[in-house]
Amino acid sequence: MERDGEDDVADNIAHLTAPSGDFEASAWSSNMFLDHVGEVVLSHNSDGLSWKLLESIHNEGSHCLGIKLDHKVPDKIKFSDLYAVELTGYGSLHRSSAENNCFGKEFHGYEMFRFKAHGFKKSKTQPCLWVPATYTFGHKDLSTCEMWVNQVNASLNREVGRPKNLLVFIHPLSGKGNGYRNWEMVAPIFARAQIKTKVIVTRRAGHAFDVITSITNNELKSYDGVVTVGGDGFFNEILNALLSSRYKAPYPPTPSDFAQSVGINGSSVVHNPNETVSDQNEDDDPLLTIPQHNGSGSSNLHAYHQDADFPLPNEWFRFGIIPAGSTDAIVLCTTGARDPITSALHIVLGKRLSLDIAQVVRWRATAASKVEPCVRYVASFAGYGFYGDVISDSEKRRWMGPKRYDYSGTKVFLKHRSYEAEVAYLEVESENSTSVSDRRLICRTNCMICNTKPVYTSTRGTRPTPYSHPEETRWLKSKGCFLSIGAAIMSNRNERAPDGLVIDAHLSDGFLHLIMIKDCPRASYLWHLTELARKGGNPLDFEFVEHHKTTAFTFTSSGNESVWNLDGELFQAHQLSAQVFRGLVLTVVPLLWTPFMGSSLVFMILYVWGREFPNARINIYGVVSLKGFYLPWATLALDLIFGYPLKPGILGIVAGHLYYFLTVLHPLASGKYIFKTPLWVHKVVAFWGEGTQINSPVQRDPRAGVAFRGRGYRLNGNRSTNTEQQQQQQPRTGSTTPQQPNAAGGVAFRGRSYRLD
Ligand SMILES: Nc1ncnc2c1ncn2[C@@H]1O[C@H](COP(=O)(O)OP(=O)(O)OP(=O)(O)O)[C@@H](O)[C@H]1O
Repeated sequence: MERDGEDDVADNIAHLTAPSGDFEASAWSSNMFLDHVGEVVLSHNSDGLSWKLLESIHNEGSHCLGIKLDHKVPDKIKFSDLYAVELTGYGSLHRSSAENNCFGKEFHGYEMFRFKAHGFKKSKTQPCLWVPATYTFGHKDLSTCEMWVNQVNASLNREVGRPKNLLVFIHPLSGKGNGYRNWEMVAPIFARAQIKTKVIVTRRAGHAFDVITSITNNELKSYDGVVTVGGDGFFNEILNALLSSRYKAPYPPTPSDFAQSVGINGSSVVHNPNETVSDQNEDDDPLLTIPQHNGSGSSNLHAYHQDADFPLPNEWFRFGIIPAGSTDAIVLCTTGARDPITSALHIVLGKRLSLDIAQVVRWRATAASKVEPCVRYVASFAGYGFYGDVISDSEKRRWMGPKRYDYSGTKVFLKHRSYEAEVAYLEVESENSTSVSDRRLICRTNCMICNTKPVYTSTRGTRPTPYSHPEETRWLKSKGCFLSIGAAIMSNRNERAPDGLVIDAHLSDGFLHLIMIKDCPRASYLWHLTELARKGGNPLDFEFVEHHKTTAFTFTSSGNESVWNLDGELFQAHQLSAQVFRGLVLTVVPLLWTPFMGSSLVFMILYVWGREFPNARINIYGVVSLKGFYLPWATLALDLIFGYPLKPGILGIVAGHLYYFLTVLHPLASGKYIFKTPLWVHKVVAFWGEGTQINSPVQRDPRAGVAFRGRGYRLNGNRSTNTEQQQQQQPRTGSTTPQQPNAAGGVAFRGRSYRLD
């Protein structure tokens, strides 16, 4: 198709057409203009929009000086990935920059009516990170744009599970004090998606708790979910507000001696939210206190629990988190990226996933010898000893921001306190028989374990119940002096622990991981913490670490007491019992990790370099001196010594050898070079004027430092070497010290050129 100006374009896009040829059959389509791409046939399919360049339909692609132009833009988007479509009025649209360059003149744009489709794309470097993507389409006829907007809107309305009305709580002082700023960053996404938001900025700890517990059920039902803009502790406050006031659930099972000691009748006891009011009033939890709400000294707690049988949140109500905290472990374990925009996109697109929630109950007798349970819900982690002491100390240093954890962590580590306690946990037979490979499965999108593992009495989608314990389950006990006791409900990945405490913990399998660290020398504990902070580390692989996968446990302390840390909130308890509810709440979805094989790439480069410069002398850390040929193997040995996984290194060496074989050894032996640069690359390079063409009449500067010069000499059979060149080609790496090559060594391709001759 000839491109000769605006009139031509206007004519092209004036018609609603059905595209010919083998272009995907579609419900309907029309010729439109896509900003920064060109004229396209836009089609409305059953699952989304797709478009194809007019040139590619009629002329098999747009060409410039005989070179096919590659328009590197997506050509479709699913409705499930679109969150809004809107008319944006009359304005200009542009051709692709490649075409502008090709035609040698700058097009000033076409004026027409426009509409925008808002979706997202995954970041190329970090697939968990979602980036907003907007496609602007134009047409000279307003009614055509309106029709498209209406149709796409109708399709978006058919997408199920998208929220329409959300209650948003902002903790303005969370983390580095970015709560409000993060909300301002994402608010336009919610506005564009036409989601109504009621925003409440908290003024104190417990403010959000009060709002949720005092809200009527009817009002709560009008929301599709609650979004918190803050950290894990803030999320925990809201989770507790909703569950502890409205969720009627059985208390955790306990061994008979524990039940006797606290004066309860085993697992038959049911938590009735109405009964916990008095206990919460005397709660000594410094963060989640129930303050005097209305200034008059009388609490509005009487407004709680109007309907303890409030429909369970997991059927329709969801929790969203826009990260703004200090650690944001829950966000990192669910969306996989600590990024407000990614979380907002997950929320508006209605992505969701079930989360296990642990119920933790503190038992204590009142002055009148009446047993009073105090219930808390935990989404990510409950920890005692070291974990509690760190949070307790760091709370006094909130002004330091996230750095407070490093300071308090070091301080608590140096104190090295251990605590006497007895822990009883349920042995789960089915888990003991799980194969080792099954245990190492990491929880991802559509996780096999979370989706399929049977949950004894409960089924997914119905009311979650705690694990129903088969007859043969036993209580196992562990008593002693512990540096820490932790119950991980999810892996708890965060910036300080890249793999989390338990790398293979699942978000919705109905289990928690009990990790008990017995008193041990400081150096051993430091080693455990170092492993925790290291990617690929094995923090649980120590003699003094006990790790059990279970569904319920009890805890009784004796002697000196620490404090519990529940999702970063303090909780004082001498005796407590806990259990997991499988998939109790819905939150935003999912993480999909694509490993970036950085270390394999480094090994591949090292291997190829080692083959090219086999005799170059390398000095590792100034201690070991070896030849370049052995460098990848020496690096692999170092990985082995330092406990890093060997697989990426071996993979890199294999890839490096394949590359070397196909680009050097095989061409030399057979004369065939299958990795030859295709002609079109030469054309493109010539077109953009980059680089030097091998068939160029321009003479190369013989003194210039040109990469891969060695190979040219080799193929010509030229044996001459240039000392200056060799020096330029010596590698410089951080930990290795290059040395002067000797006259015979460090010369690339010398051996091969002899062979050719
Ligand atoms: N306006 C407020 N002023 C002071 N504290 C607040 C306010 N709003 C909420 N809080 C309390 O602050 C506590 C900590 O909040 P949050 O978890 O957001 O921050 P963080 O501790 O910095 O982050 P993380 O939990 O990810 O480490 C919560 O318990 C919450 O109840």
